[in-house]
Amino acid sequence: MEKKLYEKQEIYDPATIAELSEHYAAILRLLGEDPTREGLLKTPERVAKAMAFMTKGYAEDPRDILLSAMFREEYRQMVLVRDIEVYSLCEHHMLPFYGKAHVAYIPDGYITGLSKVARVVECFARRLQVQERLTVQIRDCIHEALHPLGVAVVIEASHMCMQMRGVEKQESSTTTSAFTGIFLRDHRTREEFMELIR
Ligand SMILES: Nc1nc2c(ncn2[C@@H]2O[C@H](COP(=O)(O)OP(=O)(O)OP(=O)(O)O)[C@@H](O)[C@H]2O)c(=O)[nH]1
Ligand SMILES: [Zn+2]
Repeated sequence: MEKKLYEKQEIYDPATIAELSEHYAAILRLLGEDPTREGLLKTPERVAKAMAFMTKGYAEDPRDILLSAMFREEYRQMVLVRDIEVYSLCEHHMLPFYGKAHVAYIPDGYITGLSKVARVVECFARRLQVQERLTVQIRDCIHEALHPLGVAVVIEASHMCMQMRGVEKQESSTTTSAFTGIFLRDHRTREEFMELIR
């Protein structure tokens, strides 16, 4: 069966995994470990595959994801997909930040498959990111693909680089938001969205 456009790239390109594995073996040595001891024998390859998975978003085109399931529909009310789990890596430390994304749009003739909204979040999250850019990229992608009356994105996340190291604030979390169209112009629409995600 023909693979969908956005699934066309392989995550585990063998040559890339082999090269990454060599580098991770070197990193283990530099960290004072012995990469030839039994417990670590397969670790460089495991880490290489884990990193390939956690950055798989580079190989996908988020617009294709939305356009692959776009339907004409006269519904012109809010569509909200809330509590989408987000697992990303901060581009400064390559440590995880994770939390929830809430994504809403008000269609203007076209809707998309609900799972595609979550797939777009996943596609941008699975890259090296800052939370602000992740928020804006999701918003802009939906806006440009569907030309809706408005898009709203809120992300709430905890950053491991602020918890496990650095400033070590275990309870801190960060909220970012981005809006277009009617969510910017009309405070009642924005408040309805904020109320729905509370
Ligand atoms: N704005 C923003 N900052 C982030 C994000 N993820 C991590 N950071 C921050 O990136 C900054 C990098 O600052 P630097 O001073 O260059 O790095 P650092 O010395 O490791 O900083 P500390 O984390 O304060 O120890 C830190 O303040 C992090 O908290 C993010 O998604 N958005
Ligand atoms: Zn960081």
